[in-house]
Amino acid sequence: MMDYQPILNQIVEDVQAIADRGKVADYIPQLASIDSNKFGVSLLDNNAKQFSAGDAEEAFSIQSVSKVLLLSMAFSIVGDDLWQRVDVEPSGDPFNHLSLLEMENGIPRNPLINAGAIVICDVLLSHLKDPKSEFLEYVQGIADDSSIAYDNAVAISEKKTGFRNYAAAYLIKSFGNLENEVEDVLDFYFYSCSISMSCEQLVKLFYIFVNRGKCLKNKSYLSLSQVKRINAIMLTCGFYDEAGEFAFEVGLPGKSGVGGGIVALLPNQFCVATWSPGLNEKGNSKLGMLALEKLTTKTGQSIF
Ligand SMILES: NC(=O)CC[C@H](N)C(=O)O
Repeated sequence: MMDYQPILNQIVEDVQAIADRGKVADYIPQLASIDSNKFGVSLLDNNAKQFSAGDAEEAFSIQSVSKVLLLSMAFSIVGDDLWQRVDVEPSGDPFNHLSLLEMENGIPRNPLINAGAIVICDVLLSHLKDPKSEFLEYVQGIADDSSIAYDNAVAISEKKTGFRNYAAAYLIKSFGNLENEVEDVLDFYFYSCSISMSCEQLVKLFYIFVNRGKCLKNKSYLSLSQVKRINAIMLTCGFYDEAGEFAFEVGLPGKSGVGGGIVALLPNQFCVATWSPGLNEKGNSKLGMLALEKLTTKTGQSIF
């Protein structure tokens, strides 16, 4: 059994010494004031042993990380029919890019870019009575933690400024790939992005992708085949136009968000989350990527 604690301690020490921490996302006004000196990391292994260092207990806005959870809920409800509405190819483009959507008739490249997650929200809206509360309960249930919550201020802040997401949603609607009203779909989308939790909570949630679809309490949320597919999508599409770079540097499936969180995992072995609010020019956490590269290099553990 590997003792990850000294490795995580060393990683925190190393990254805290780096002066260039990237730039905090400020296009969502509520996120602009987050302290870029924060850094947290938590790892949960396959014996359910948890290791943490730095600001691992502090909650942050998970933003696009929630796209994986939207996907897993929708996939478990509608199954393979989902792939008629959204593709599974990397976009090679920024998360809020629009031109591919126009060229490909409103079928988003994958569920982990904004356009794809908007379509997934539409699917959930068509299948759930009260999507906002049912999605939150789904997330709380997997993590076995009812303290996980939406951050209203972040959701409202983004609703006022999320012009590109409105553009994407209307474009998708014009191609007939949204069943519900744009306002309703985006309200749900913005709330899903606003979910706030810590690195320690995040790894418990993503444990289902390590543990063949089962949470820490052994309840099953996804089939083994569904886990395989979602992990594949995380590997190829989890970091927008930097998915190749993340696979190259880190070698794990994972997902980032503009709140500075990254979660990554090695199937059957461990799940790890980092939080460092400063982003690189592709919108991924600068020090989070660096920390995860150090982890997989030091331990020699990656999917490759
Ligand atoms: N990459 C992200 O985390 C983007 C999520 C953000 N809520 C947006 O829609 O722009």
